[in-house]
Amino acid sequence: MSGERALLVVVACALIDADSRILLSERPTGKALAGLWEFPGGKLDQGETPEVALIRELREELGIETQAACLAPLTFASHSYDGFHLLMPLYVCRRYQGIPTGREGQRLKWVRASQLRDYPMPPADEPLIAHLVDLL
Ligand SMILES: Nc1nc2c([nH]c(=O)n2[C@H]2C[C@H](O)[C@@H](COP(=O)(O)OP(=O)(O)OP(=O)(O)O)O2)c(=O)[nH]1
Repeated sequence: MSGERALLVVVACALIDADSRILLSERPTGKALAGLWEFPGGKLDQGETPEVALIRELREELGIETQAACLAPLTFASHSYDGFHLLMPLYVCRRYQGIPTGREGQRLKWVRASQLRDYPMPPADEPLIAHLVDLL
């Protein structure tokens, strides 16, 4: 029964540039969902708030700095995968310092909201696209 699956909270970010494009990050070979394009982010460490976790993940994955006041909640994903149920708040961030680079070797792409469907994404992300199209 899906109700028995563990709930996994992953926090994610639609980073937006001055041209209203969104940053996608490719999941590396060897990981679950490899090759799919996702929003930067990750799991919460023990004791972290979603905002603190997201600021840390953006630093680790992209080498950029931001702060909680620059993270605006947009929507969330709720999706059952084999073995766990993903609950993923999606924040929008337009203000950050630094130039995003794939600090973990991952490929990055700046993509217009209307072109998000051209990039294969994890199934949980599918319903998020319409929210970004509306926003941008
Ligand atoms: N960061 C992120 N994760 C997503 C998205 N969509 C989606 O289904 N996920 C899933 C994939 C993973 O199961 C989980 C993210 O966990 P993660 O990136 O911290 O962990 P991971 O699978 O890379 O594994 P690891 O860090 O434990 O090695 O959330 C998304 O847009 N962004």
